[in-house]
Amino acid sequence: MRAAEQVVFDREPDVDLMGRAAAEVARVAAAVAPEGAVLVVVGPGNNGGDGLFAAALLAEHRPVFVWLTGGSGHAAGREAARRAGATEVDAVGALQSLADSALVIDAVLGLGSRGGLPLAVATFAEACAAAAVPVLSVDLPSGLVADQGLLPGASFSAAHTVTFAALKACHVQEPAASRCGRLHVADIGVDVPAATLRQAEESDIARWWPTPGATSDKYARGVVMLDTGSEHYPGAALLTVAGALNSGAGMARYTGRVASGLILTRFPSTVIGEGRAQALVLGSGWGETDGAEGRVANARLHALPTVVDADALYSLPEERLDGWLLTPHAGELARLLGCTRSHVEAHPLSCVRELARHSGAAVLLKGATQFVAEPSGRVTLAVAGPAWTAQAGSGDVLAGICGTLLAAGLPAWQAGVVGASVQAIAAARNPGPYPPDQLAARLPETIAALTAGAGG
Ligand SMILES: NC(=O)C1=CN([C@@H]2O[C@H](COP(=O)(O)OP(=O)(O)OC[C@H]3O[C@@H](n4cnc5c(N)ncnc54)[C@H](OP(=O)(O)O)[C@@H]3O)[C@@H](O)[C@H]2O)[C@@H](O)CC1
Ligand SMILES: [K+]
Repeated sequence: MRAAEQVVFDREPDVDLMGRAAAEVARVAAAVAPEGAVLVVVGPGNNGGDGLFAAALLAEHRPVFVWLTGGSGHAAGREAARRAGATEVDAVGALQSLADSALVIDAVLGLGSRGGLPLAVATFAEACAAAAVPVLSVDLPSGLVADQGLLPGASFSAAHTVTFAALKACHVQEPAASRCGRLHVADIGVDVPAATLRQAEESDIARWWPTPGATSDKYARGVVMLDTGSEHYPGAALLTVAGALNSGAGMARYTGRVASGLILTRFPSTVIGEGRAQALVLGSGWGETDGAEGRVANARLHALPTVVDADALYSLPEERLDGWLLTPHAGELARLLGCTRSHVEAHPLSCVRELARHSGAAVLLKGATQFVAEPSGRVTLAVAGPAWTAQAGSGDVLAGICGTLLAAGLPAWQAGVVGASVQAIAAARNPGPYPPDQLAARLPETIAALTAGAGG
C-alpha cells in the first residue's frame, strides 16, 4: 500500500490523497448516521489526519467533537477541524459525550499500527461497545495490524470500516476480520498493481463454475479417480466420492482400499478400478497406512492434475508439482514446513505462500479463513462460511469437490478457491448443523442456484 501510494506521489507531488480519504470517510459517515453528533477519536499519525479532515467536513453540518488521544495530531487537519467548528475534548470529555453521539469515528491508528491500544483508548473502545454507539473505523479498526489476522491486544469493534484502494489482510482474516464490520473499499486514485491478496466473492464462484456445455460428454466434464479411505477410515472414501459426484464429476472411479461393495451401495454410479481420468484425489482417510509413498509415486506416473490431502501430504514427490493442489489444514502445513501449528495460525499468509513456492503446487490452507496460494505468491481467499463446516469429514468432501473441478479443467488454484467457497456457500444456505455427508447432498441445489443466471 505504501509503495502504491508512493507511485502516485512521484507522479503528482501535490496530490491530496488524505483529502480524498477524508472525503470518503465523511461520505460513509453521513450515510450510516445522517444526523446527530459525531465524536472523532484521533491518533498521532496520518490515520488521525484522515479523521481530522473528515471532522472538518462533517462539522459544516452537525456537531463534531474531536479527542486528540496523543495530545496533538496532524497539524493541518487539526487546524481545519477547528476552523470548521469542531470542539476538542479530552479523555473525560470523550467518555461524557459518548452517550450523546450518533457515531464514533475511529481514526487512532491505521497502517502504522504496531497492534493494541494505549490504555485510555482501550477503555474508550470498551465504552463504545457497552454504549452500543456505532463505530466507523478509518482504514482498519485501531488496535489491529494491517497485514495480520490476529488480535494483538485491545482494538475497536467497528460497525463499518472505510479502507483505501484494496483490502488488507486484517479485513479478511479471522479473528481480526470480525472486528471490521461492513467493509467499504474507497477509490482514492491509488492503483494496487497485480493484487497479491484477493478475496473471492459469490459472483466469482458463479462465474468460474465449470458448467458443462451442450456437447459435453462424461470425459469432457471430467472423470475423477480417487484413492482415498482405509480400513480404519472407510467413511473418508465415501465422503470424497460424495464430494466428487455431488459437484458434478462426469464419473468417479474408485481405486482405494475400501471394499467396493460399500462404495457401490452408497454411490452406484462409481466405477471401481483404474482407467481413463482427468484428475486424481489422494490421501483423505489413509491414516498412517503403509505404502503412501508408492501410491503417490504411482499417481505421479498418471501425469494428471492431483489433489493431495491429509496423509498423502507427507509423501510428496521431490519434483515440482505443477498443476497439483495440496489441501493441508494448519497442523499439516506446520508439519510440512517444520514449524508449530501456532506459527502457521499467526502467519498463515507467509506459510501458505512458502509451501506453494517451494512445491510448485497450489496450496489450499483449510480453516476458518481459507487461503489458496499459487507458486507466484498470489493468494486468493475463498468465500467464508459459517463455523459449522469445521467438522470431521468436511475436508474429505472438499477434496472430492476439488477433484471434480480439476477434472473439469480449472487451474489448481481456482479449483481450490471454487471448491472451498462452494462448500462454505452450501453451509451458509443450509443453516445446520448438517454433518458433511448431508451437506454434500446439498451441493447440487447450491450449485444450481449459484450458476442460474451466471451465464455458464
Ligand atoms: N500515505 C498516504 O498518503 C495516505 C495515508 N492515509 C492514511 O494514513 C494512515 C497511515 O498513516 P501513518 O503511516 O502515519 O500511520 P498511523 O497508523 O496513522 O500511526 C502511526 C503512529 O502511531 C504510533 N503507533 C503505532 N502503534 C501504536 C500503538 N499500538 N500504540 C500507540 N501508538 C502507536 C506510531 O508510533 P511509532 O510506531 O512510530 O512509535 C506512529 O506515531 C493510513 O492508515 C491511512 O489512514 C490516507 O490518508 C491515504 C493517503
Ligand atoms: K483506525
